[in-house]
Amino acid sequence: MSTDPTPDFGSVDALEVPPVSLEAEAAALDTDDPLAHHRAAFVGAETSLVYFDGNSLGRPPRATADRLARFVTDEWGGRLIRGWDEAWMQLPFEIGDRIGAVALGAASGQTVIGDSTTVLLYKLLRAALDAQTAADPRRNEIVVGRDDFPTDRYLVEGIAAERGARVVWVDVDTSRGVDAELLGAAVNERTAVVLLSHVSYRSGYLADGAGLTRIAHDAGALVLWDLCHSAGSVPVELDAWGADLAVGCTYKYLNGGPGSPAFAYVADRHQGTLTQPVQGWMGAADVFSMGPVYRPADGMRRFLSGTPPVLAMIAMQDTLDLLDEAGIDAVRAKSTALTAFAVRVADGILRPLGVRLASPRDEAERGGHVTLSHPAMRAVTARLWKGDVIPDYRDPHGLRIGLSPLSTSFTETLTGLHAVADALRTES
Ligand SMILES: Cc1ncc(COP(=O)(O)O)c(C=O)c1O
Ligand SMILES: Nc1ccccc1C(=O)C[C@H](N)C(=O)O
Repeated sequence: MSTDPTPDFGSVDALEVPPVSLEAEAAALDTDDPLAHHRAAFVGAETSLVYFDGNSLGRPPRATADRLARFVTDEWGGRLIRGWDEAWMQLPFEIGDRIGAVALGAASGQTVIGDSTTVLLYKLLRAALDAQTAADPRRNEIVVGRDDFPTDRYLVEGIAAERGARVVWVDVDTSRGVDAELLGAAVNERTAVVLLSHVSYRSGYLADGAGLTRIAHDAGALVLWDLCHSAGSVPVELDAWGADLAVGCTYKYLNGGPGSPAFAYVADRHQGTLTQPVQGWMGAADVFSMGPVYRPADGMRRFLSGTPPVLAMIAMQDTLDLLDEAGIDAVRAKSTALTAFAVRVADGILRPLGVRLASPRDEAERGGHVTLSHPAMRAVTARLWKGDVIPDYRDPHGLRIGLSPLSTSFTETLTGLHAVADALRTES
């Protein structure tokens, strides 16, 4: 018996295995993908269009056309004004609880569907700042990332001006997001509230939810999480993190449709003490008593203001059904596999053309999209849209590849990235 541990593979020729093409690899990944069958549940997935923008506006589920039609004929048309008492007054809480359960790690009674993300962020940020400064007037600073989504930054500036508060801007590398070190240096005994993006809209940087919440709490601050690019794409554990407040979009990975209303989360322990500034009748303790003065309702109702946009919250229920079936951990596994494949393909065919990865390379720090940077990306995006390849563009020089786990395939991802390479060759 030979003691040589090196196995004998015979001649060198026998070692030459033909390289697996990216096409074959994408096809194999699709075949092995346990969520692949969900793609057929979305309108348009059967066409050759490549959709890289599910992180701005998700595709419509096929089931939604029926659901909307049934709502118009049976509920709106059939029940008319009776629908409010019978179902619609509770709908913001029922759908909120479903989002909490499938996507946010939130026990029931803490999540509600309300206004736009912007309006809910305003209401909760004001509520948090006011409560903190009332308890301790020295706590009048709001901490926010300088690279956060514009609405977040504009709101913070507006609220600071309105309330005489101070803004503490956290400077962030545009390829990352606010991390533990940056946040630790920004918070102190003057911090009232920290507004944080869980997944950065620009880079896709995935923040450590539990870790950053702890850092804010250790400084005595409250945390408001912007979950727009997280909900339905990466697991969120608001209760386990000990988070205070959160807001997120429903038209991205929850496929609620253009302008579908946002959700708000307020941890149980804050619901009795926080009050928000848009005091409308739908947030009052007894809505139909129409009394002389506003008294906030108990529980999540106090974070509502006006009549809930019922029609606009119907569609998202189809994706909640799909998420229930698939489970958020499987969705995250697919999302990670998609972004990892996109990064590998970009390394292979786009890096030689001068493209730089403007997202974290470590998948543990990456959410559901990948940003690819090159000076020609604005023109490249315009060219791609004309050819039915739909990513989006964000300054500086960033092509965002949004990979919606339930509706995007690996082959679609590869086709789109080949189109990016072709467009870059034409544009540069
Ligand atoms: C991180 C983030 N926050 C807030 C918003 C704004 O939400 P809306 O326009 O629905 O108010 C978006 C997207 O539009 C976003 O990506
Ligand atoms: N609501 C929109 C309306 C029109 C165009 C884009 C959006 C987006 O959602 C952009 C997204 N928030 C982003 O991360 O860039």
